[in-house]
Amino acid sequence: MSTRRCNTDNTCLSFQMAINRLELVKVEKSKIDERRKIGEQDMVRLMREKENAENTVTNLQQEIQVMSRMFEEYREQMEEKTSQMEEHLTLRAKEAEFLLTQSKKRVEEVETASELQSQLWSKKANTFRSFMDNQKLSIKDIRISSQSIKQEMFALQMKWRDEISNIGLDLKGLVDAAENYHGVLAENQKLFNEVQELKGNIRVYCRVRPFLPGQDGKSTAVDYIGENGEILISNPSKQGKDGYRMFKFNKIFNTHVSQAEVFSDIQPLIRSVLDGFNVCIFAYGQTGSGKTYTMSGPGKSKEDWGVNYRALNDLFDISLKRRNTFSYEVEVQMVEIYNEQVRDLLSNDIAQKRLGIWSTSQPNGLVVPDASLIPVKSTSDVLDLMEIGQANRAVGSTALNERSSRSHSILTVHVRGLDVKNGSTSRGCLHLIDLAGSERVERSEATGDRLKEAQHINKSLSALGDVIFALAQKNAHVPYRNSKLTQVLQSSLGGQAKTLMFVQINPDVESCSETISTLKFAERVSGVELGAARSNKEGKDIKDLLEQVASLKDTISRKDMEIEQLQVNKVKSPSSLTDKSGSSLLKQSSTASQQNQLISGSIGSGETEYEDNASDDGCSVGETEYSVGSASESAADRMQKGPSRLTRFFLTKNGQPAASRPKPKEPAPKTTTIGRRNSIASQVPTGASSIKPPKKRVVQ
Ligand SMILES: Nc1ncnc2c1ncn2[C@@H]1O[C@H](COP(=O)(O)OP(=O)(O)OP(=O)(O)O)[C@@H](O)[C@H]1O
Repeated sequence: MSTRRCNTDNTCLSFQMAINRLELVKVEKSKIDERRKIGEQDMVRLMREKENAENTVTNLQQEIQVMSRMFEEYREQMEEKTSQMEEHLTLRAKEAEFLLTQSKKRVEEVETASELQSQLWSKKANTFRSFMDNQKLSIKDIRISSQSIKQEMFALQMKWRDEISNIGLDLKGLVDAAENYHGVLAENQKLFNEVQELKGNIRVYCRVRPFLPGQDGKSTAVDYIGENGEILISNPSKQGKDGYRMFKFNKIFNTHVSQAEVFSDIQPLIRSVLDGFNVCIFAYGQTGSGKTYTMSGPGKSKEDWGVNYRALNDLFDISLKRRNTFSYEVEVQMVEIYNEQVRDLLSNDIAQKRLGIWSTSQPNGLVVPDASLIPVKSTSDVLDLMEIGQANRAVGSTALNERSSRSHSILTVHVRGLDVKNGSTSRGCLHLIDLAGSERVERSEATGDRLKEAQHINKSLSALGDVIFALAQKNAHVPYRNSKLTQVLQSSLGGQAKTLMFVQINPDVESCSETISTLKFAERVSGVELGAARSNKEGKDIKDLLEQVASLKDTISRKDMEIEQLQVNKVKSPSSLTDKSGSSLLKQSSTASQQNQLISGSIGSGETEYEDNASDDGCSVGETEYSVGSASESAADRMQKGPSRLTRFFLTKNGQPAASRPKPKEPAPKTTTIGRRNSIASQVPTGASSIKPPKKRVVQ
């Protein structure tokens, strides 16, 4: 049993050991399985990697193939290029060789040429050397001859110096003579002016209008203007000597002369108005020749001002400077003569009556006493008044001028001066006249009203010519009465006034014949001697004496009036209506009146006559307060209506107007003038702008 037990134990142990070994094998087997699995996985992975590696190898092989192909191509190209380069280089080498040969040849040539050149230069140097030797010899000769010339020149210089000093002496003599000549000439001119002043010659200044814009192509008739007032006019329609005409006046203003320069030449004349002289300046010339330009100016700016504005401005300036010694009163009248009627340009009464003219001026210097007399205190007053006057002027257009003045305009400036220290007085009067154009009727192409105007203008200008002619001839009778213009100008042309005429000319050769006739007229005017101008100055004593004389004459006139009144009364009584012979007592009355006139006529030769403003159709009677009465009027009526010849005598004596007039004979128009004047004048002092221009009158 124990052995069996022991065997069983051994078997059990070996079984146990086999189980253990089995267990171990199992573990080993699982481990081997695991390892096998891992090996399989590795196998799969390796297989993949192998595949990848094979792919990479294949790719690489392909790339190697491509690269080797490219390399092959590149190598072939390079080989080709190399062969080309070789060819090119061979060519270049050949060229270089050729050039080298060429340049070698050239060098040889240059060497030959330079050799020739140097030979030439050496030849030239030899020639130049020989030339220089020759020159040196010539210079030597020249030096010798210049020395002799110098000596000759010196001798000549000495001779010339003597001669020049002789000429200098002669020249000095000539210069002295010339200086003396100028002095003598100036002296002559001065003496001539003095003689003219004494003779009272009418001064004539000629002004040439420039061509207007748009007239550039025109040719001028003015050939030459001298320094001493000569002007040469050429007339192309005439041949030779007849084609030229020379005129001489006191002064010629060429086209470029300014308004200020023109005025500066007449300034002294205008200033003499303040010293009691009467001055008359008128502009004459064909239509469009610049009369209005000279007298009034083309515009309102100060540079444009014509003689009118400048004259008044100057008068105010001087009166201001003299205010400590003199007191001046300035009054202005402006009238026009249109179709032989005198019109007041400063009146605001459009339907104004015709104005009368005193053939010699009244004591207060008024030629047209009815015209408005406006006191002015400053240039601006004047500017406004003239604007009114210009606006009232009759203008129209003609073929020769777009805005032609159809009337003669007369601006009169009255200046009364009082010497505040000694009481003496002066009275000066300045007439500034812009005449209407002196055109030929056919050239102005005038018809209808314009023709009538032109005829009146020409008639009055020819009357002016007749007066001038009579004065120049010193005729006993001067036909002043033939026109209103000559009546107004009578005291300036025939009195003791200083008179100046601007003769205006148009340079256009087409106006040549008008220019020549204008200048001929002016030539006659310059020959007129008026006698020395006299100043209207009165000392205080003379003034008092004149007043006494005036009052005595007034008494006489009153007595005469009484006598005449008595005679009238006699005539009125029925018993004495007719005398035995049956002649009218009215006739007696008029005879008495004539006697009075004879008395008065014998007392004073310088009596003043009053001209009515009758037109040729005789419609003036009673139109002005001064009209000479008609034959049917009684002497008494005439006495009451206006001054008789006797009363008028009191107004002047020997051409010298009395300073004061008897009260009852104070001319009625003066009152009317003042009345009318007030209507405008009352507005003047407050400011020129307050003057209202009356309605403009333009002649159609
Ligand atoms: N010196 C001048 N310088 C420049 N222009 C001038 C001059 N003189 C005249 N004129 C011009 O010539 C033209 C005619 O001048 P203006 O009207 O003064 O002539 P007029 O002689 O007064 O003519 P009318 O007799 O028809 O009135 C105007 O246009 C004016 O401006």
